[in-house]
Amino acid sequence: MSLRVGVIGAGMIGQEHIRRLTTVVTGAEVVAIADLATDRAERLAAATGARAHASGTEVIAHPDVHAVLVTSSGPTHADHVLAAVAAGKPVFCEKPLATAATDCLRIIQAEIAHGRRLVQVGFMRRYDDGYRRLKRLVDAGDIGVPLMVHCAHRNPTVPVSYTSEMAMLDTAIHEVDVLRWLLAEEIVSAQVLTPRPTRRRFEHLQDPQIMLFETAGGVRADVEVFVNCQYGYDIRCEVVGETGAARLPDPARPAVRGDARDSTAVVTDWRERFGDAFDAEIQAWVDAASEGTATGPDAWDGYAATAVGDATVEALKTREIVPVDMEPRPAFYTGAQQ
Ligand SMILES: NC(=O)C1=CN([C@@H]2O[C@H](COP(=O)(O)OP(=O)(O)OC[C@H]3O[C@@H](n4cnc5c(N)ncnc54)[C@H](O)[C@@H]3O)[C@@H](O)[C@H]2O)C=CC1
Ligand SMILES: O=C1[C@@H](O)[C@H](O)[C@@H](O)[C@H](O)[C@H]1O
Repeated sequence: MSLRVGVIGAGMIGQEHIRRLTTVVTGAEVVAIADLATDRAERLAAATGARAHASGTEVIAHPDVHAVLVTSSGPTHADHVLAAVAAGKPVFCEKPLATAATDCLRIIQAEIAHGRRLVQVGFMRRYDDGYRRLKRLVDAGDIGVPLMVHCAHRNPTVPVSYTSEMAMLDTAIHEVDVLRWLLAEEIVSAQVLTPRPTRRRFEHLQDPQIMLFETAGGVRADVEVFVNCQYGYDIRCEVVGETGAARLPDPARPAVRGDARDSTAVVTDWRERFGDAFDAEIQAWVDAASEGTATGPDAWDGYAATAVGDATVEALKTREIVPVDMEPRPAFYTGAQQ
């Protein structure tokens, strides 16, 4: 029997995941959709054969829903995830797991009380082929012990609603997860440097930013976030070790020769860049949820990313090096990770 999924939040990525669940991954069907914009939920429900619901609470409680996918706005995630865990239903939550670290801890406590993993957090880069190759190489010791990591996260542009804090909370949260996963170490402090802002920005926005992180083992990482770079969606990561350096490959695109030039296209959109990773991530979720459990990035990863995010936002305000305030990791979350 296929996994009957209820989706909460049918905005940009919610619609992407509904399409993915309906036409790409196997073993699942979308049976319920809720969105604050009820007309949107109704339109999508009609198009997919699902039911439209007035609220996420209704979706989670419905006996026909086996598992829940949360793609509503960040501040609403914690309540939906807590309700899903209370109902004993596997739940996929887009990043962030919650906007407050205390809410992430409540989710962790609820999941531990349940006794089995139910929560997967949407850090899809762990399913990207390039990042997975990079991790295998680092884990195999091919570049020796890692010492430094250089990352960049560039978006062509962002809407006026984007704030300077979102450079961390919305954007660099992916690099924070990647760093913790690649290095298998927690981040212990954050600092933010603010270069001359681009003139192609909104007045309120500090863009670009350079975030500096230190891990428990002394690895230093710099993350450039530049969300109005104009030219494309450019994700970079290079790990430098004691005996070598390894770089995330760019997406494969043909080299084109013409007009006395040799050029390669740069992708312009995160959906294009990480499409395959999203497909693999949601397939892995469906497979695990069908067994009544979860896989991949867990609630602890969601908590750690939010805790580092809080320190980084504080560092942006104060320009100081800010220690990350993190609880000890419960034994429940020390198993092998994707
Ligand atoms: N993994 C990734 O690369 C990406 C992750 N995201 C994450 O996905 C989440 C959603 O982002 P977008 O789709 O871009 O936002 P969006 O604003 O396009 O969609 C959010 C939807 O949730 C609905 N909503 C809000 N509160 C709700 C509630 N209480 N109950 C039901 N529906 C509710 C809104 O009406 C809206 O339709 C965010 O947390 C964002 O950070 C977004 C884009 C990429
Ligand atoms: O999660 C995402 C967006 O919310 C965010 O705004 C973008 O900067 C990221 O590249 C994308 O992956």
